[in-house]
Amino acid sequence: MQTLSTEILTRTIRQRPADSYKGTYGRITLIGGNRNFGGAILMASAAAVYAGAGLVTTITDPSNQGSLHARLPEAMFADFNDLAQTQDLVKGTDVIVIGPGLGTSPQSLTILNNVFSVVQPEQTLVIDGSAITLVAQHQLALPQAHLIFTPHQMEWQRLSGIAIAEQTPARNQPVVNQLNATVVLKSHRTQIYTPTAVYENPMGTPAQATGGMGDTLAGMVGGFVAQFTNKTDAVLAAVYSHSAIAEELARTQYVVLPHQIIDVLPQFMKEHECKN
Ligand SMILES: NC(=O)C1=CN([C@@H]2O[C@H](COP(=O)(O)OP(=O)(O)OC[C@H]3O[C@@H](n4cnc5c(N)ncnc54)[C@H](OP(=O)(O)O)[C@@H]3O)[C@@H](O)[C@H]2O)[C@@H](O)CC1
Ligand SMILES: Nc1ncnc2c1ncn2[C@@H]1O[C@H](COP(=O)(O)OP(=O)(O)O)[C@@H](O)[C@H]1O
Ligand SMILES: [Mg+2]
Repeated sequence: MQTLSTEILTRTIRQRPADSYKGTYGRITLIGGNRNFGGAILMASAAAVYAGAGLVTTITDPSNQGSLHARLPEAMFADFNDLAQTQDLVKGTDVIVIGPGLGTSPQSLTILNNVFSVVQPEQTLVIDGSAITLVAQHQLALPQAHLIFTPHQMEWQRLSGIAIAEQTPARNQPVVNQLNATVVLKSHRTQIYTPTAVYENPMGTPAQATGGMGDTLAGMVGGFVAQFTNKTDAVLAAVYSHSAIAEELARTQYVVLPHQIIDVLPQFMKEHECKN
């Protein structure tokens, strides 16, 4: 088990080349947010925009369009009930984040299956929240892609079949290998599993224990993998940044809200970018 440090940030967050444009920093599409959980996909989308992803599209319930654009005019919108348009948008993106606030209804399952049917091997697919629960409940076949799961412990129990109390590296690793994925197993000390190594995030605070904190992380992971070349390092840097920012804010705050992490993310990334 390797313990992460600030070194992962300077290794990953590169200075932006002058000769670049929005396409250089990745196209990302986020899918989720039913009528009840609009905030989840909004936070994930905002995290991706503030992390610096070049072009962000949010595919969600139409009832969320107004609030999305009021909070985040940088994001494009599409209706997640329009399956044909969703297919076209997913085909044209580098990174897909699916699950924050998606829900687990038959409609949610249809949306998830529709996305899985068009994902391509060169794309990165971040599977979070309700999408993990749906994969587990319906034993869905996973598409060929660079897969990243971001479960909390109960979602990992559903997906892996390993009870929370038994989620040790020795038990988790074979399931990770079978999934052929990166797994960000979230807890008060988040562990990141790849097929070749396990990392522990030493940062994080109970001030983070509030709804939407994981939705925000999913968007940050998507935003980092959209921009940075080494995908594993990008995931590690996103996890570390999320908790390090929270620790900083928690020095003077009893609770840290997800949108506060999002708001300071650009400054934090500037402080830690690689200077050469
Ligand atoms: N503003 C919004 O729109 C928000 C929308 N959201 C969206 O809601 C959807 C459902 O996601 P979810 O995580 O809220 O519910 P679910 O998957 O049923 O898991 C909860 C169950 O697991 C258990 N549990 C055990 N250990 C745990 C652990 N370490 N961490 C967490 N839970 C743990 C827990 O135990 P209990 O607390 O009951 O003891 C409970 O039985 C998802 O799409 C998400 O994106 C939320 O993000 C909130 C803000
Ligand atoms: N006590 C804690 N210490 C450190 N981090 C925490 C703590 N409680 C929650 N977190 C972090 O908050 C996030 C919670 O994710 P998740 O349960 O998916 O939230 P949500 O789905 O409500 O957005 C994870 O990144 C987790 O590591
Ligand atoms: Mg979650």
